[in-house]
Amino acid sequence: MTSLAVIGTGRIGGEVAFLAAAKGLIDDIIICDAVRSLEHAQALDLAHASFDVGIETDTLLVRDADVCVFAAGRPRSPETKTRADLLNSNLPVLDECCDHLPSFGGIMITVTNPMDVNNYYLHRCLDIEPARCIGFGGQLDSARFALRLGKEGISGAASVLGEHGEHQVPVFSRLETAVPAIKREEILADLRGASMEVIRGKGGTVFGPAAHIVRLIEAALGKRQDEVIPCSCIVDGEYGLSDLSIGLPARIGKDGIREIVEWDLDAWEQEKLTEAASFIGELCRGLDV
Ligand SMILES: NC(=O)C1=CN([C@@H]2O[C@H](COP(=O)(O)OP(=O)(O)OC[C@H]3O[C@@H](n4cnc5c(N)ncnc54)[C@H](O)[C@@H]3O)[C@@H](O)[C@H]2O)C=CC1
Ligand SMILES: O=C([O-])CC(=O)C(=O)O
Repeated sequence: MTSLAVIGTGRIGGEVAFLAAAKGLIDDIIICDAVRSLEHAQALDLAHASFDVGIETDTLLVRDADVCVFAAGRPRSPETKTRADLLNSNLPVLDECCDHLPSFGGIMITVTNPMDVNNYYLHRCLDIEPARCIGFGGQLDSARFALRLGKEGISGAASVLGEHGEHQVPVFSRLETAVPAIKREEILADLRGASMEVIRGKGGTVFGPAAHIVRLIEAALGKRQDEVIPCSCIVDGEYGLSDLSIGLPARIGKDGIREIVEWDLDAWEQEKLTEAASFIGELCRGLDV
């Protein structure tokens, strides 16, 4: 029996629950939201879809789930400049949820922004080992990077590391075409604004994140053959970094992060990764954990 918990069943959490159930990935789903009327409505709506899945809303069941997607908290509005600006409003949400999550034994996928810092916070507060704390965002940034590269006629493996935010690090050195620094900066500026275009138009990003989160769930359930996926990992010396969570290429399997893969980054990428680590590291050091 495989179970998925989704904490925060608003736009993202609701869509993830729907997609995971529709794809038949799990036997049971536990959905929890602070707004009980929304939680009830999501559970009922999902039940009306007649998928072959058990639907629960009991928070106590979360700790036994194989995978938990954490998507509770405030999203950005068009007025919120960066994801990091959400930290002070979302930390109390994490605190409240942590109170209900003692001895969680599965794999945590952090979605709530600012995702990297929140992933680190959940790891520390819930005492979950690093391999079982995966921050989601790198796949989405990489998909946006691939789309942007397509406009330039550039193909190849598009990956984004670093912060899921202003300090994201698109990896150009693994592409088939060399991209000069001036063009890299132009593309990076576009990537920083990519989600805001959706937020302005429809209130929040949904399809993109939900589709990639479900792929990450599949990987964490051991259904994707230890694929290397860009995601936020709690580092312990990898890439010369420690005591923070940051986007890196990681081999994901049934136990979570099996290996953080060390890529040879070029000087431009290394400098951006150092900047990202310094930004996230400062926020992590400021946490009261
Ligand atoms: N990492 C990523 O790539 C992405 C991250 N996000 C982030 O995901 C988060 C959720 O975004 P949306 O679903 O659009 O927001 P939303 O507002 O639609 O849903 C958030 C839900 O969290 C619930 N919630 C608040 N406090 C709670 C608590 N203490 N316990 C349980 N539930 C609680 C709310 O009632 C609401 O239903 C935001 O922080 C957003 O920035 C969104 C898209 C992509
Ligand atoms: O930009 C936001 O606030 C939501 C998000 O993280 C994304 O879609 O990448």
